[in-house]
Amino acid sequence: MNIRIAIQKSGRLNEDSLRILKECGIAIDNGKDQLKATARNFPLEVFYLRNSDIPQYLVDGVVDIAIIGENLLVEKGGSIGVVEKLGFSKCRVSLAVPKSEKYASLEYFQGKKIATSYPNTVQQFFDQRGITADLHVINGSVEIAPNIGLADAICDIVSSGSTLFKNNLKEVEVLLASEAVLATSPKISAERSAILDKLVFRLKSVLQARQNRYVLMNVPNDKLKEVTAILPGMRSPTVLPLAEKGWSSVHTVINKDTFWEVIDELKSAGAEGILVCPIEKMVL
Ligand SMILES: Nc1ncnc2c1ncn2[C@@H]1O[C@H](COP(=O)(O)OP(=O)(O)OP(=O)(O)O)[C@@H](O)[C@H]1O
Ligand SMILES: O=P(O)(O)OC[C@H]1O[C@H](OP(=O)(O)OP(=O)(O)O)[C@H](O)[C@@H]1O
Ligand SMILES: [Mg+2]
Repeated sequence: MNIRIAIQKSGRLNEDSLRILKECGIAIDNGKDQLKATARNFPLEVFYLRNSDIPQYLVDGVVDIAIIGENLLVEKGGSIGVVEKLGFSKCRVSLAVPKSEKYASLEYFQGKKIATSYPNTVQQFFDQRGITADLHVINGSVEIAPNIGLADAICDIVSSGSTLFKNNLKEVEVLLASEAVLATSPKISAERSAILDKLVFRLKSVLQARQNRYVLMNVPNDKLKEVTAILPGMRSPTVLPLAEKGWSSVHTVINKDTFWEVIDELKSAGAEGILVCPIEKMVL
């Protein structure tokens, strides 16, 4: 019995999806034109599919799980579950208007024509706020619409904002934040759920590891108290004596986002020779 996972065949999610499965220790032969592959060392079958088709495959139970952008799940709605946020392909779905427009509030959109690939998301956002707009659905290059007179405004994915900038648009409302997630079919069987649990366990240890760094440093013994008070660590730091008398080696784990601030504090408190190493897996 295999669990069936859908990943994007080509596009933004493809590479990172394969990478995270690989980091979970799952070996997949992925020939370029293959539509299906079986993992060599885990009960997993990979289906390479069009991004926009994946939600329906999940709903129908043709696949058990998928790696997909949250934004697409919101748009397609329904019964698909999310078991884990994966931390990549971060973006937002936003409304944007021509740069030259004066924008004060949502009222701006009343009666306006809006081009979007996410009509349900926009419709729901407006319905909840009492705005009636005319939605025009297009599947790509949405940002060009106002420039060619197809619409007054747009709603699309924004990440760096450079596509908006190039098209003389400005972001005025954020509807939702999105990242890649591991999604589940409502029809997944108990037997396959048990395999999913094993996969999620591995994913969590990979995601934790990505978020943290293993840090080693040398500290004079009379500064140990001060230094260890700064360290967050999983429990408490490991302190080992160095061959040189009066010195210790201190080991700990630090979140990569708070890392630089902590390093500065550690240096001022007397830590020296600070080494920072990546962590491959982290099981809590
Ligand atoms: N500029 C971006 N930055 C970060 N993430 C993005 C960006 N654009 C899209 N994404 C995320 O990646 C997912 C896949 O995007 P991609 O452009 O590869 O496919 P698509 O154009 O949305 O869909 P399809 O494969 O159906 O044409 C999106 O659903 C979204 O979650
Ligand atoms: O804010 P930015 O960093 O500029 O990213 C946003 C752009 O990225 C996506 O397009 P993509 O490149 O995936 O092209 P597509 O329209 O063909 O999907 C999205 O549809 C936006 O157009
Ligand atoms: Mg795209």
